[in-house]
This record gives sequence, C-alpha cells and structure tokens, in this order.
Amino acid sequence: MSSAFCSVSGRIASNLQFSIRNSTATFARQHLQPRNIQPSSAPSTFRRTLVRSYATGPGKGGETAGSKNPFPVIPLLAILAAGSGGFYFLVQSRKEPMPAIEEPSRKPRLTAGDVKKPAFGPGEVSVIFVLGGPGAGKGTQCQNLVRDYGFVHLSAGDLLRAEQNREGSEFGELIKTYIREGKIVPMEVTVALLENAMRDAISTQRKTKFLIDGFPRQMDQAIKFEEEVAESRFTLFFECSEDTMLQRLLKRGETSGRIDDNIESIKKRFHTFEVTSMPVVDYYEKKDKVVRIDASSTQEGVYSQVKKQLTDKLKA
Ligand SMILES: Nc1ncnc2c1ncn2[C@@H]1O[C@H](COP(=O)(O)OP(=O)(O)OP(=O)(O)O)[C@@H](O)[C@H]1O
Ligand SMILES: O=c1ccn([C@@H]2O[C@H](COP(=O)(O)O)[C@@H](O)[C@H]2O)c(=O)[nH]1
Repeated sequence: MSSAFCSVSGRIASNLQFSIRNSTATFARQHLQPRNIQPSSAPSTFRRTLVRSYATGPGKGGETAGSKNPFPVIPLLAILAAGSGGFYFLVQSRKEPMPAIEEPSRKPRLTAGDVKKPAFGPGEVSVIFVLGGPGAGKGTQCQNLVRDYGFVHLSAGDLLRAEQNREGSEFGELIKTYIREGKIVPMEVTVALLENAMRDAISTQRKTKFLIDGFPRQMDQAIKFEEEVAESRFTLFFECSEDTMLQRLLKRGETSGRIDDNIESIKKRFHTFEVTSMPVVDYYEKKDKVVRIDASSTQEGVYSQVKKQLTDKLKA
C-alpha cells in the first residue's frame, strides 16, 4: 500500500471520526470526570492531613512540651476529634447514592420517536441494488432497463468518479486513491452522493424507480443506506467467472480511460469483491432478496434473463 494511500485514508478517517470523537470527549467531560475525582479525593486529603498533623505535632515546640508531659492529652484529643469527624463525614458521603450506580437511571429512555427512519419510505421510492464482479456487465444491463422501463440508473462508481473530478472537491484525491487500489471509499461519502442523486432525480425528473449499480459493496454501506436512505426491494446479482470479467475489462480498458482498468487494479478489485462484497450478496440471499443472473452469455442473452426474472420478481 502506498504512503499516499495511507496518509489520505488517515486524513479522511480522522475527518469522519472527528464528530464521533468530539461527542465522546464531551460525554467523557460531562459524565466521567466529576464522578471519578470527587469521591476518592476527599478521603485521601483527609488521610494526608491527619498523617501530617500527627507527624508535625510534636515538632512545633514539641521537645519542651513532650519533656514536660509524657501523656500529651490535648494533642491526642485533637487527633481523636479530627479522626471521628473525618469518619463521620466519610460515612455521610457514602450514604449519598454513588454516581456510577445512579447514572443509568438518569439516561432518557428510548422512545418510538427516537427510532431512525429512512429518508424515503417504500411508498415514495423503489430501489433495486445491482451487484456483480467488476466487468460482469452491470452497467450495460442497467442501460437496457433504463431504456425499456424508465428506471433511474445511479452507478456508485460513476458518482464517485464525478466527485473525484469535481473542482474543489475535498474528497477528490481520496477517491482517486481508493479506486486505483480497488478499495471501498468510506461509506459516508458514497451514501451521501447517492442520496443527493436520488433527491435530484426525484425533484428534476419526477422519477422514483432506482437501479443502484455497484452498491452496496460492503456490509456497513448496506446497513447505513437502508437505515438512512431507503430499503431495497431486492438485489440483481450478475454472476460471471473471473476469466470472462478479466477479458471484458482489459478490452474496455483500451478505450475507457479508467485508472482501474489495468491488470494490477483489476486483480485488487477481484479480491475486494470476493472478500468484501460477496458477504453483502450472502446477507440479502438469507433474506430471500437476491435475483441471480448468469452474466456469462451475450449481452442480449443476459438481458432476456434480466427481463424475465425482473418481471417475475416484481409480480411476486
Ligand atoms: N454479456 C456481455 N458479453 C460481452 N461483453 C460484455 C457483456 N456485457 C458487457 N460487456 C462489455 O464488458 C465491459 C464491462 O461491462 P460493464 O461496464 O457493463 O460492466 P460492469 O459490471 O458495470 O463493470 P464495472 O463494475 O467495472 O463498472 C464493457 O466493455 C461491456 O461492453
Ligand atoms: O460503493 C462503492 C462503489 C464503488 N467504489 C469504488 O469505485 C470503484 C469503481 O466502481 P465501479 O462500480 O466498477 O465503477 C470500485 O472499485 C471502488 O474502488 C466504492 O468505493 N464504493
């Protein structure tokens, strides 16, 4: 991994984590410090004072007083009084509820209003995720569906590339590095781009049926998107061998100008897909929300499967 990659990813990670750290620090200031310092400091101050007064007592003119009186009654009484007083205050302070125990009951209870709702409800938008390995033909098939069914096609990769090239984007360099390395850009960036693009399509085109292509590529993205933006209806999953995808990508690389259509990046993308994106497909599979398409045949052959499967699923 290059040092540029490390430093850029470190920067975004620290930017994105700032608000979390900030609120954690505030929480710590408000809830932890007073509780930790006060109960323990009172007795120890008391103990120090007691030891010092006993140690210094005889010293302050002590030689004379001690030699005159072998049983120094007044200092002893003073020590006893101070000790009893200290003990009394210690017992009193322990009668107060311990803050650490009291704390949970002070927390507000979770109410129905606190449960997060996605920005768009099921009646407002219809979202289909489109997944498959790099070069499986997702974008190609999405274009067919846009033409024939009026979907809005939002490719997460295209949105990231547009953001990367947008003048003044604070994420440009970061996105470029992640794409070249075949890694997944931090989800906050991608989810925000998708939500903005959906809002835009709804307000300018009045369209509400979305194909979200090449997303979610990682479990955290799937969870965040469905919690905060919209729940997906199902996932169209294009299955294809790595050999076939490699040939398609190398061919596309002759003209695409993409920085990741080269053999080094392609291998990294295959790896990321297997390790990071396949668990997302498995997750939706368990929920019975995956429509599998054999993507190894011709473009037309693949599309006829897509149409049939999609119609069946939408009827169900
Ligand atoms: N069924 C097919 N047979 C042969 N070539 C195909 C087929 N489908 C797509 N292609 C070609 O393969 C290349 C990759 O297709 P496409 O861009 O649609 O894949 P993708 O899954 O969207 O890739 P990526 O995830 O990298 O964006 C393109 O050049 C496309 O023309
Ligand atoms: O959700 C996403 C989607 C994509 N990326 C990055 O973009 C490239 C290219 O994606 P394509 O779908 O092949 O156009 C991908 O390899 C990732 O690096 C992402 O980070 N998050």
